[in-house]
Amino acid sequence: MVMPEIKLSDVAFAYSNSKRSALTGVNLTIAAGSFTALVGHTGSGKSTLVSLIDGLIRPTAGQLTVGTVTVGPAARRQDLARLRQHVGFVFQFPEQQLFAETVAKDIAFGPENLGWDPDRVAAAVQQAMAAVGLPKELASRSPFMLSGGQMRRVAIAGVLAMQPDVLILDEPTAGLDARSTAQLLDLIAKFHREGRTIILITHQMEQVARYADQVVVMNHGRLVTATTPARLFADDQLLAANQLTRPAAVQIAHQLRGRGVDLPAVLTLDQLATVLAPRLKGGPASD
Ligand SMILES: Nc1ncnc2c1ncn2[C@@H]1O[C@H](COP(=O)(O)OP(=O)(O)OP(=O)(O)O)[C@@H](O)[C@H]1O
Repeated sequence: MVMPEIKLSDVAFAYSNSKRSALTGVNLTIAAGSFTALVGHTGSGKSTLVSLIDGLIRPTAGQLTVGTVTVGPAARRQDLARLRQHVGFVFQFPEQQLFAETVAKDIAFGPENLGWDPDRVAAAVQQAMAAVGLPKELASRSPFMLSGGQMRRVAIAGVLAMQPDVLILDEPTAGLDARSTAQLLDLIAKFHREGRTIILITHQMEQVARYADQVVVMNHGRLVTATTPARLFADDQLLAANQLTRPAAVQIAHQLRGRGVDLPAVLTLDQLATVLAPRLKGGPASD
């Protein structure tokens, strides 16, 4: 399978009921297999941008290409549908869209709509449940009898079952407790390791530091920069202008670097503790 590159050229979008453009002049390339975090203040255009990539809306100007499919203002419905074959979109609070009487039926809905035969649908449902760590016994249960974290897994399995090359997740950990958050992030990292392109909308800078290889900053419908987390977190002006902050570990490392301590620009709290422990003890780290 050849994974698709995503390319936006001078893309603009205006909602029909609004005078202001939601997006203006967006140029962006998302490499196949990359992990891109999309950040920016409320209303900066993140959801609109991913809705375009998923073919839910068409650009009002410019062009968008996913793999071999290119769409512009004149795109037909079938062109948008072809885009969607590559892309899976996990909306915010996706569990609110669960509707079927069993977990298996809910997950099967997307593949059935793609016109797959029943055997292929059944196999895809099983595979998706395994991928998100849902035990087989839950297949015949009502999704509404599950925990919040499990319901979210069912919703994500419904998207995964369609086997998208590109997975977009809009604040997937919102409202989850610490344990479910960690489990879900591990799962997303696994999907990435398997070769999928991940686009993650997040307000959590820890997630950017830990997982992303590209971070796209949006502000008032414009793309400010597409850069690496290390460059973003090194740039005081860029952070301040876009109301972004460094995660705690990155902030501590940044301040220590300013005092001459040699530390990486992007690291997690665990990594920071590992680096600092031997220095604070005055000797090598012991287990
Ligand atoms: N359905 C809509 N109709 C009209 N305007 C909309 C619609 N959806 C979004 N907008 C407007 O488009 C702009 C971009 O909104 P968008 O939802 O893409 O931002 P966002 O960065 O995803 O915000 P958030 O972080 O709050 O989800 C905002 O000015 C918003 O008010």
